[in-house]
Amino acid sequence: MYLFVINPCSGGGAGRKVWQRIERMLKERGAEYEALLTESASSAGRDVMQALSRRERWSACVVVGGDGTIHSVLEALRTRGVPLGIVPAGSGNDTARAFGIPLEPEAALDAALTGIRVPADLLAANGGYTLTAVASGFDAQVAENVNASRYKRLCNTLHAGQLAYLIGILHTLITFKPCGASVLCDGQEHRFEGVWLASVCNLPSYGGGLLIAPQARPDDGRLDVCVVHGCSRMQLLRLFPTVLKGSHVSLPFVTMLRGTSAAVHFDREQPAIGDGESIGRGALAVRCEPGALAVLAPPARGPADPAPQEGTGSRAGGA
Ligand SMILES: Nc1ncnc2c1ncn2[C@@H]1O[C@H](COP(=O)(O)OP(=O)(O)OP(=O)(O)O)[C@@H](O)[C@H]1O
Repeated sequence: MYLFVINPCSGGGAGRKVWQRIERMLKERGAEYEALLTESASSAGRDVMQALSRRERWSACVVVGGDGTIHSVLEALRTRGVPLGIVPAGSGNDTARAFGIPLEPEAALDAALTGIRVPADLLAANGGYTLTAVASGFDAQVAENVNASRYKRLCNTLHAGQLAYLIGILHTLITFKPCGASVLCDGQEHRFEGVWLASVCNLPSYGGGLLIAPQARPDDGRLDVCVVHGCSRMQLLRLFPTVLKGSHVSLPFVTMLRGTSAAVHFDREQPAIGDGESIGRGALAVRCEPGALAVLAPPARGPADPAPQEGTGSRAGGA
């Protein structure tokens, strides 16, 4: 039996349309399933936990939605030991990318029904779980600004959701004030000045393919921290295109760290997001929980790139 969790609003309404196609296919295949159309992240977590408790054995919980929808069910899946299937229907879909799950719904459904179970680490932070990355500083402020804006609603009405984020980036670039921050990685303290963002990553990308931590692997028992510090607004603007390829890691104002736990403390309180969803403000303590989740992925996943060296990363030690 499969539990499908559908966020009809994900991807600006794509979730509903994708589910209509998926449901037709499930009926054609005679698959046994229950469907849960969820209305909000908070109620979804509770409803999924209740649904999973009603039966001893579930083949999988398949999310039809984006990274935020996946975020809403992580705690329930971890607690019940149920594997995660993904039919991507969000705007970013970075979780699907990281596990080689096709973005096309029919192929993604195949992966969920016939794929292999691969172990995945989870990031425990602020009393909840995150799969892609916990970000604080500039990135989180962009998300907060966009969500609170009038232009988001306008752009969504015009089916131009990405434009809202572009406006949000420019708006935040003008208004954001970087400040000093301390990052404690596996007990070692690193001090930085003029910090724009500190992202603690489990998967290589967020924001729809931005390779913020290109070396991150979901099953290595490690988290990768990217700190951008000590650069001007113009330098930050020029950094964006390099993140598409992950080549920003060699810039002098980018420091990568790697370990099993990370605590981030900005001198001035900053917002934080996990899987693109707000997880509060203030100091962050993140711990990698190895193999806490199983994800159903296509059998032909490409070989993982060689893992980088253990311990702290490329350059550490401050601005
Ligand atoms: N299970 C859920 N059911 C309904 N709404 C949810 C659920 N989980 C999260 N949400 C809300 O729906 C919004 C959109 O969901 P989601 O993040 O999955 O899609 P997206 O933002 O289009 O894609 P992505 O996160 O991949 O960029 C979230 O930001 C959150 O506010």
